[in-house]
Amino acid sequence: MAASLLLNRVSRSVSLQRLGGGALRFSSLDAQIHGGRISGALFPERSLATLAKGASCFDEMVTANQRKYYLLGGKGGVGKTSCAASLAVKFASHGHPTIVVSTDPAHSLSDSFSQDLSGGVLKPVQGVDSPLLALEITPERMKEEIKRQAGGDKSVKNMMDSMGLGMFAGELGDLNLEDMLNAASPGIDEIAAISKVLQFVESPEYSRFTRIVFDTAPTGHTLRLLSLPDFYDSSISKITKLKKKITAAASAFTSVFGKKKEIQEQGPSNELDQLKERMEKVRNVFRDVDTTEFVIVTIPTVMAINESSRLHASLRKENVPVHRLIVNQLLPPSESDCKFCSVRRKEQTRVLGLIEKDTELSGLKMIQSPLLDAEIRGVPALKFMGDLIWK
Ligand SMILES: Nc1ncnc2c1ncn2[C@@H]1O[C@H](COP(=O)(O)OP(=O)(O)OP(=O)(O)O)[C@@H](O)[C@H]1O
Repeated sequence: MAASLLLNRVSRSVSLQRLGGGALRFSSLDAQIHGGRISGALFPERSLATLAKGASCFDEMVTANQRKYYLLGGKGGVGKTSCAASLAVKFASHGHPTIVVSTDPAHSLSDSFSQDLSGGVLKPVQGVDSPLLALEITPERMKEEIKRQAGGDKSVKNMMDSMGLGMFAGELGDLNLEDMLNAASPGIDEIAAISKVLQFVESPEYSRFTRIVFDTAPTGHTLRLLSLPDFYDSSISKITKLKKKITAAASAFTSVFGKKKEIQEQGPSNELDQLKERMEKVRNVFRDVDTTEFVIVTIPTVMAINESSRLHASLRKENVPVHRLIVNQLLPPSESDCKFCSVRRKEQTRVLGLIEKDTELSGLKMIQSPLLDAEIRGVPALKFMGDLIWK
């Protein structure tokens, strides 16, 4: 008999059970799944076994106590947030104090957890055993922080003075910090994300969190985020060299004309060197095979697969470790199929074949995640999805 699954909402509690008795029972608290039925057509009994296909080797991900970073990314709308949130819940359920961070300006962590996690600060996720904190990074909050660090001063010149760059600021004296931050907007999300990574790496207050999961923005943004530390690193190096040249020229001028030396030689601990050091730290975190992994999330369509393939090529070029590919929203096989489903399923099977032949993707561990017929919202639903994907 074809078994079916029910997502029932019973007085603010959800229970998922296999009709006719069975092991797959899931009951909990406060999910926002609305009485959706996962039909026999999509989930015949045979297909429950198929859901286990493509194990993620979660054991590898959960065993070490040392801090690990997981970045989940891919094309828009493929299920990055759902996969990232379900992974964070799974880590927390296994006893890891975990932080899940959204670096996507169009945040959906709050929607995914069905809790208010907005505001740009770490907020505890309710309904999880171990500490799980969530953060939706907001550029607005980041701009406020920069302004505060600049001492509330509105002028770019004073800010640059305070960074030891006053000598370059002559032309910028009239520029307003607000204008500059607004002009930098396309990159400010990534800068905000990097500054958070730094806080997690450096600050003792976060040291007990052993898993940090990033729900990243669609591909373009994410690649910019990963390459930004390098970009800064090289820019800072250029500025430092330039500064040294100017200092040397100024001392030569002083020794010839005996004028008061106006530009002081900066020691190795100046702000620029510190900034460079911190950028190196972020860059190293993104590339450290022992601590970091980028998980590509995709769906079984040719367009998504092509983009995933390009994403993997770029990540490889950046030396960012990638081992796993989640193919989300797969229709499980069925015995009784409508025409529409059988056409879609055939196409999905063809696309899975393309992944196996794709030179970029074929070497990755493929995790198949089924299309559910209810939206994945709330901790119980995320636990359910997590148990299908992360095992
Ligand atoms: N396997 C699945 N079965 C059913 N619905 C799913 C599945 N995966 C994701 N969804 C739903 O698809 C929608 C988009 O998912 P999600 O927000 O996780 O994607 P995303 O890639 O993070 O999107 P964006 O790029 O817009 O941030 C959500 O409504 C989510 O509940």
